[in-house]
Amino acid sequence: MATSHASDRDALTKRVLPEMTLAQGRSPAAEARIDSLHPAARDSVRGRFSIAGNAVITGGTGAIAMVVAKAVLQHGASGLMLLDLNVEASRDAVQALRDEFPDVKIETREVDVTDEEAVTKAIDETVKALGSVDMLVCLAGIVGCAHALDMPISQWRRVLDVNTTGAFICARAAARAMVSQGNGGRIILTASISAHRVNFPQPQVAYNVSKGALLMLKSSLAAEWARYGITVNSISPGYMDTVLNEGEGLAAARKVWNERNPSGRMGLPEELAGVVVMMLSRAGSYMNGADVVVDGGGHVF
Ligand SMILES: NC(=O)c1ccc[n+]([C@@H]2O[C@H](COP(=O)([O-])OP(=O)(O)OC[C@H]3O[C@@H](n4cnc5c(N)ncnc54)[C@H](O)[C@@H]3O)[C@@H](O)[C@H]2O)c1
Ligand SMILES: OC[C@@H](O)C(O)[C@H](O)CO
Repeated sequence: MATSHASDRDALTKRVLPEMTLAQGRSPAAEARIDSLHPAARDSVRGRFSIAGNAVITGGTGAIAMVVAKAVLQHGASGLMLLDLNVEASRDAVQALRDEFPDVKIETREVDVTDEEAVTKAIDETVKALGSVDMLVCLAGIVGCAHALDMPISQWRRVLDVNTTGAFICARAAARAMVSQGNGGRIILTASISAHRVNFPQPQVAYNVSKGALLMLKSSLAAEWARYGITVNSISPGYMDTVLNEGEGLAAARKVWNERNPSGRMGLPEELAGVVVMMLSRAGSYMNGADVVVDGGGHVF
């Protein structure tokens, strides 16, 4: 039995941790030291956190997305497609990314994530332009604060449509491409600390529900798609200092949020990007159906 476990483990190691390109510039002695490590540790030293393949980011020209995009490129993605309702507003920021990563193909498309036909077309175009879709980060989202007693039902519907149904439409379109490519894939949904508890003082029932539903969407898709080598995880950011939190009536709320957070401040998109990289890299190969809260400890009060 021990032998069979060992050979199973060897086979798994070969499948999950294939050889990686060696980092440049290490001495033969240093390489030999690394060679003597356990395979997992060896791999970690040689770039367990590196990313391979092409990534699609929805809400791709938003505040968090632009920072995540840069981190994904820094860690090795070979191509990037940014999908957003409004690409024009971030033209300069996208150009700055192209200037910084001239050898990487960076494309944008104006797409409403609630429009299934448009999303499917954008995923097809990504495969044509970049060669494959290997990773998807769903960041498209809207807030909309309103008291439940007064909120127009159209507002409720739009928030759920963009945040929840939009994420499902994008995840499914990307997963269909990943399944037909046969190389697995990585999908990240963006929930929120608002998926875990009712934030205060702003009334935002639709947002809270839309993000809470994403946690179960993440778990359900993780269960269904693991057999294809696709992982589905989510991140739950706390309050990040982005335009999303600058809406009408939120100035006073920001003071309350900081007072209730042990860290006493909002987060920066850069403080989220590392978790995204980990989930997309080979370091995250056995992470599936998980949610990671990044909120400075805000959820503990
Ligand atoms: N900023 C925060 O504090 C915070 C906290 C928790 C979760 N989040 C989530 O993170 C994500 C990104 O937030 P952000 O702070 O970068 O906000 P942002 O407003 O800067 O980015 C959101 C992007 O989504 C795009 N978008 C909106 N509706 C769309 C649609 N129908 N189709 C395609 N694109 C659409 C917007 O144009 C925008 O570029 C959102 O899902 C948000 O709910 C943010
Ligand atoms: O939980 C924080 C965010 O989801 C969001 O930015 C906030 O709740 C918007 O009001």
